[in-house]
Amino acid sequence: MQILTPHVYWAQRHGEIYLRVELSDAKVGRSRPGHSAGSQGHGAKGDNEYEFSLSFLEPVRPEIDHKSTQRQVDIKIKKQEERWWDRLTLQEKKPVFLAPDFDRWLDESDKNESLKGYLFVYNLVQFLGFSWIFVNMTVRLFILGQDSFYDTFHTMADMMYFCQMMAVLEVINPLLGLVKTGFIPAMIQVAGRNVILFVIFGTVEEMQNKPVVFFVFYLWSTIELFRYPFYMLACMGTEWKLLTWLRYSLWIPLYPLGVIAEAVAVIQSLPIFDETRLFSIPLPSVLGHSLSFSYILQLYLVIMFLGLFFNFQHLYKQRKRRFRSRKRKVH
Ligand SMILES: CCCCCCCCCCCCC[C@@H](O)CC(=O)SCCNC(=O)CCNC(=O)[C@H](O)C(C)(C)COP(=O)(O)OP(=O)(O)OC[C@H]1O[C@@H](n2cnc3c(N)ncnc32)[C@H](O)[C@@H]1OP(=O)(O)O
Repeated sequence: MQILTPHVYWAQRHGEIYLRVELSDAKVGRSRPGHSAGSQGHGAKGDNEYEFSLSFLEPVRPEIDHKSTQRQVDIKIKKQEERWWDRLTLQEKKPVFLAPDFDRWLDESDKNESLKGYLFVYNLVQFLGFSWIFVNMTVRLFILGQDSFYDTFHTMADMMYFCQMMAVLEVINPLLGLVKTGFIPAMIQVAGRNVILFVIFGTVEEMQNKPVVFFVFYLWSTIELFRYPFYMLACMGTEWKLLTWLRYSLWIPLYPLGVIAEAVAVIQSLPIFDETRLFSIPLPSVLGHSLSFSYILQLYLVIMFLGLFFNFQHLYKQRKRRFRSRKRKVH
């Protein structure tokens, strides 16, 4: 018996691929993603053996869910990573037997409009907040010179508190599946900044007039001037190449500098915590009086550099993915 290729229709969601194979009363043989799926059934050319094979654009999970009905075979395959694909197959030219399944078709742009509205407003508010901080700090630097270093906290803290409290949504959004960010990188980012802002600067008055506050706030706000507008454009389904490049490149110098500035702040606060005994942990009398919070902060310094390593790798991957998929689109 001749082996024929059936008509296959496809559609996708963020996490899944749907294939509809036009074969009635089919008996489906063994199939694995990326390999041939064979079956016997009644197709365009009558009762026959049918087979097709697809090399997917990105990795998929090994398990395949298929259901054969009187009219067709429905196949569901899970993507390894939940994200929208530009096309189904690795090769750019679409196989002749493959076509979009318009009954199931959804564009990425069909994502819930109200979700896009919420993300747009969130990004806009953050952009305005961080721009306010950045512009104010820059103007004060020009007018007051180095003197502006010493009262950065008193002039900027309220806005920074607001922006960083809002940033907790960046941890919640991936948890709810609203954005394609990993939960752990976002958690490292937001928790790391909030420790510095609320614990080191917020509770230790002696830290508030140190120049290190200027450097920490300046480094934090610089990247956000590009990151949030990039997200705003993404919500509108568009991008500016230069902005994309800046969003995915500026972190390379800024992230290590930011972590170094944060580490300096932690180190400067250690003797203050030793002296004031603020947040010290009471110990049983045999072990001494109390454990200074500075020990916890020394441990935190190590965690910080692990966090830097983790997020640096994450951002590097995001950068590679972004520029790789853009190159593909250009061809
Ligand atoms: C008490 C215990 C505490 C333990 C904590 C451990 C502490 C560790 C310390 C860590 C050190 C932190 C140092 C840090 O504070 C220093 C600095 O920040 S210095 C300044 C430089 N910083 C940066 O450059 C980092 C900026 N931040 C980020 O980039 C993100 O926060 C991060 C999570 C790190 C990475 O972002 P993400 O994973 O989201 O990557 P993408 O931007 O590529 O987004 C992925 C896709 O999701 C879409 N997306 C994401 N967010 C939004 C949004 N708000 N609105 C709309 N769309 C969004 C985005 O468009 C991408 O979609 P697509 O792939 O389709 O393009």
